[in-house]
Amino acid sequence: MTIKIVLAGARGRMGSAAIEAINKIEDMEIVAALDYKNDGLFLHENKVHDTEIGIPIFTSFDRLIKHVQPDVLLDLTTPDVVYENMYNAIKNGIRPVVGTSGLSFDEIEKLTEFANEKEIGGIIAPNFSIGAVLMMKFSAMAARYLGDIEIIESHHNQKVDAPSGTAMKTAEMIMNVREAHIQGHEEEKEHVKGARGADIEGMKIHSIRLPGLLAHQEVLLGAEGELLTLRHDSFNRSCFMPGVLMAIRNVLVRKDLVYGLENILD
Ligand SMILES: NC(=O)C1=CN([C@@H]2O[C@H](COP(=O)(O)OP(=O)(O)OC[C@H]3O[C@@H](n4cnc5c(N)ncnc54)[C@H](OP(=O)(O)O)[C@@H]3O)[C@@H](O)[C@H]2O)C=CC1
Ligand SMILES: O=C(O)C1=N[C@H](C(=O)O)C[C@H](O)C1
Repeated sequence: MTIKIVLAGARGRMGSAAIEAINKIEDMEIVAALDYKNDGLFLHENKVHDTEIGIPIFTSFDRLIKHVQPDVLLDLTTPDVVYENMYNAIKNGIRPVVGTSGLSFDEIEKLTEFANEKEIGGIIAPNFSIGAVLMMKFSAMAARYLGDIEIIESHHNQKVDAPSGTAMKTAEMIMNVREAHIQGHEEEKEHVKGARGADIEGMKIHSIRLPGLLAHQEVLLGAEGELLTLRHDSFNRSCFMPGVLMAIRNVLVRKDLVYGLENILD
């Protein structure tokens, strides 16, 4: 059986890498692109054409499902559209595989309930790279013993959201194993707003955006007289592709929605 995939975000950096990776897999096929422009046109080698030489582009979910019956929605778009895309996919029995960052914990909970009610398999993977998932798991493991934590995430300067999805997921995994508490001095004052970063249950998150970077994260765990640093670097987008392909296969055999690639690795 060929796994039929609709790709949202096909013209983007991750979308382009996903097309290249999926095109190499015999039993997977991108049958349509979901976009907000170019209705009636076609995507070929990431350029738009008006003749039928590539992937048809649809600008609405309703139109898309009238023409193609995909098994999976792969969403690599933006924080503004991912919720609606996922909602529509689940409603129409299409399994979502989502790499897009920017969903809130609340939105993730709502989508999880919706998918589970309808028994639709799905995954929200803030990071598809195996190394990044291990970095998050090791951080949560260490946080049970070293509970004062600062996360420093660094990305390319075209990224629209902060903190990154990976940093939010790391914080969520750490929140599950440590008590919320004020870190450092209770009387601490910021003389410049934002100097101490974002605060999640006392944990700090700092977001760096610079040209030349791709995706990097350090988790700093401190205790009296010592510091444990866990670091992961993505140097190119090919590191995300094995996770993308693994997730596409996995959602076909599950009936619930999971948050985090670690749920399907083990
Ligand atoms: N989970 C993971 O491992 C990874 C996740 N990501 C995440 O994936 C997402 C995409 O990243 P990246 O490829 O770098 O970003 P890009 O900006 O390169 O790609 C996003 C694409 O989505 C398009 N888009 C915008 N609105 C819509 C819409 N309504 N329907 C369909 N497409 C739309 C954009 O078009 P236009 O430019 O015309 O607006 C753009 O081409 C981000 O949220 C990022 O954080 C990134 C890397 C790894
Ligand atoms: O925008 C990116 O590039 C990335 N986004 C994801 C995130 O927000 O964590 C994953 C990875 O860090 C690359």
